[in-house]
Amino acid sequence: MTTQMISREMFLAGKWVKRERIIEVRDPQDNSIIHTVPAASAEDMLQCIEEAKEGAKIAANLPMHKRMEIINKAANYIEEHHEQFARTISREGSKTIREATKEVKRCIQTLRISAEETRRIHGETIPFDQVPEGENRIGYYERFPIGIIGAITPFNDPLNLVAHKVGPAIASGNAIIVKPSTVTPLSALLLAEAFSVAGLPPKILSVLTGYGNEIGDILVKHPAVRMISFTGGLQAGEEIARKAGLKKLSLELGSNSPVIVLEDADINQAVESTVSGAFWAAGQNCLGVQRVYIHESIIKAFQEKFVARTKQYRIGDKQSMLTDMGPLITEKEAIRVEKMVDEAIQKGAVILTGGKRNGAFYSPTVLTNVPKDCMISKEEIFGPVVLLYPFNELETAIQQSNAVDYGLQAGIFTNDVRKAFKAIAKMNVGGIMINDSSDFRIDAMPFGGVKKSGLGREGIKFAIDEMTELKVVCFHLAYNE
Ligand SMILES: NC(=O)c1ccc[n+]([C@@H]2O[C@H](COP(=O)([O-])OP(=O)(O)OC[C@H]3O[C@@H](n4cnc5c(N)ncnc54)[C@H](O)[C@@H]3O)[C@@H](O)[C@H]2O)c1
Ligand SMILES: O=C[C@H](O)CS(=O)(=O)O
Repeated sequence: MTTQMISREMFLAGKWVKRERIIEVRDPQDNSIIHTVPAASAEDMLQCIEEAKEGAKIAANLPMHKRMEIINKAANYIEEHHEQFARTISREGSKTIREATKEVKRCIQTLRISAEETRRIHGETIPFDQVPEGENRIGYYERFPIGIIGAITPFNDPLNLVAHKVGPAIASGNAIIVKPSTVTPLSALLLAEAFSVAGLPPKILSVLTGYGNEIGDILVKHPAVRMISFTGGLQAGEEIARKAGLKKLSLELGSNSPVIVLEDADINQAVESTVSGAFWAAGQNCLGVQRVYIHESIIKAFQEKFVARTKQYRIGDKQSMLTDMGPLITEKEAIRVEKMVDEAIQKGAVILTGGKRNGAFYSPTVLTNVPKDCMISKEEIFGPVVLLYPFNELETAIQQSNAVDYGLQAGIFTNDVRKAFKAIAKMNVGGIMINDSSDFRIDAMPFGGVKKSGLGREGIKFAIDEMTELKVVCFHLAYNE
């Protein structure tokens, strides 16, 4: 153990606990050990679920104004400690300090919106006498919490994507057990600290650190856990769907996002947006721009500007404000990306820039002439690689954009409103951005995809809808005429 290494506890039903078995949390930049966290056991998860049964009752009885107050206090805590939160995100994950700082700001927004949406959790009256059988009846439907939510989260946005589950869960009166990414658990523990300081009653929130196929599995299968809110890769998502049984599922999975650039686009705007969208978080971004379809009449100009802008990217120390892109989360992931690029090159792809690996670092890479049967064309890269394709007809670009098993978000650059609406109608995705890349999101909008990009929607209000059930109430009033 290095001297600066501190062992963290995990947050089990409102208590901070240590365990003998630990997991080393490493900085991908130099593989140094930052902290250790407990490797929770099956018994820990089972105990946590038992405590959450009580927590669910406490949460459901927490008045809305109290929930709003606690969520806002947690946001205040993060605001007061934003540098610590940003440094933690940047140390344990791939993000530069600039990218991490933005994630902290988004997390604060996510929680503020969660507090605001709390007051909007209500039902509506039902006009029962719209049919003869409904005469002399009055009533409504209301929303109520489902009980215990299991949340399993990925490595790439280790704070905000946890907040996207914890905020709505507390807003809607549920208990929630978070199993954060094994490799980036520290930010989730800091979020638990924020809620603990904010006065969240014990047993409502737990953050158990450990391995997905161990404690995550128990969370997924346990009958008392009434919803699994999962964000992560397709393989794990499909496995969770198979194992979960009869419970609510929210699956935010992978993508292979396309962007179409039409002949009338503002090329400089399109280049800036797609370069940023391709290389944010070293491409480890579910909304990352992976394929760009450029009209053949402007592809030479676009390509020159795109490559020139990519070459300006400063790769290096995540903690420097000058750095544009950090490492991938592990050297193993960088090697996976390298192999996908190598396969494409062997099949005829051309590298315009990049293609170099140094440990966990992989240079921002631009490919053309990539055959459609390459892994890198069909699957999710989840790395700093982008593919450029020419096209002549918009219809063709739309068909090619849709020709993968994913459909999270897309982008199209054009000033022709009719062509924009044609793309809106025909692109099979959960979100389409006009004159932005696929990598545009505000935390209040509905978020999720079709096909193998997932099931359901997050985006606070939409997560709250999925974390609650409806109850109809009907009074039969036999009026005395
Ligand atoms: N759609 C979205 O909102 C979104 C956002 C971020 C990341 N992602 C996706 O996440 C992936 C990258 O993140 P990752 O590498 O952390 O994903 P991952 O699937 O490897 O792991 C995600 C989480 O699931 C846990 N897990 C893994 N296997 C499990 C199992 N069998 N049972 C229970 N839990 C299990 C892991 O411990 C981790 O906490 C990419 O595919 C990316 O597209 C999607
Ligand atoms: O990686 C996927 C994230 O959900 C995208 S964002 O960081 O929330 O915009």
